[in-house]
Amino acid sequence: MVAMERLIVDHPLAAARLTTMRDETTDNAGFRAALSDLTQMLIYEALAGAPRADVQISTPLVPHTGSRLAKPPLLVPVLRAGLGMVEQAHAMVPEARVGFVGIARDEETAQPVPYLESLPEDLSGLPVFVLDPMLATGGSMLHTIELLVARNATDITAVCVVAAPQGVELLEKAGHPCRLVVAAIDEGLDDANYIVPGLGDAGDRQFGPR
Ligand SMILES: O=P(O)(O)OC[C@H]1O[C@H](OP(=O)(O)OP(=O)(O)O)[C@H](O)[C@@H]1O
Ligand SMILES: O=c1cc[nH]c(=O)[nH]1
Ligand SMILES: [Mg+2]
Repeated sequence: MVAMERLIVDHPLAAARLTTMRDETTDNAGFRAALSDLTQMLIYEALAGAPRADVQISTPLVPHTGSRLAKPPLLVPVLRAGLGMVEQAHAMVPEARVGFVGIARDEETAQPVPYLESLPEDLSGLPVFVLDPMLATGGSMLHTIELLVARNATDITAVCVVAAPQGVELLEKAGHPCRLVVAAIDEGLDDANYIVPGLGDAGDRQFGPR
């Protein structure tokens, strides 16, 4: 098994926003604000090594060769919880295209139940950033990655806030062309497959219970 590339964004500002998100006294608005701020940091780090293309411009003084992203990623929020990441990610990469996947975990079995898929047909040559704050059992992320691979994606980044070791291992074993950018890898899962210490249900904490 080849180890999946993983980048843990352990910056003091990221840790502070993550703590706000973990805190049970943070209300929905505070949770959304902290998620938005943290998304900015995760996307910034996720694009640190991205290829650049030259752009010829003129400053007010002289001609100048500047740069832009050579391949802006397709952003794919996983509804609902990933919706809280897409606006900030799009602000960071305004030229990005956006696709959508909707998945709700079955509360009893923790199996992913997909209900929406709106993606470009062919993802050949296009980097894809999947946005979902939570990687728990990994079932929802693996389902999303399989949708992308079926459309010829070969460069996938899972951008998450908190991951459980079980979810990381599931992605690793699946062996798809995927890397993980995450603010923290937590201790594990409880009996209901919630991440511990985690932050609860990231969808409910933004939008209220389903
Ligand atoms: O790794 P897994 O075990 O699959 O769990 C992670 C999934 O659970 C959450 O979504 P949820 O199903 O609660 O839907 P929601 O975003 O609508 O609340 C989360 O946003 C992930 O998509
Ligand atoms: O801890 C968890 C696990 C799955 N989904 C969440 O929103 N939180
Ligand atoms: Mg939820």
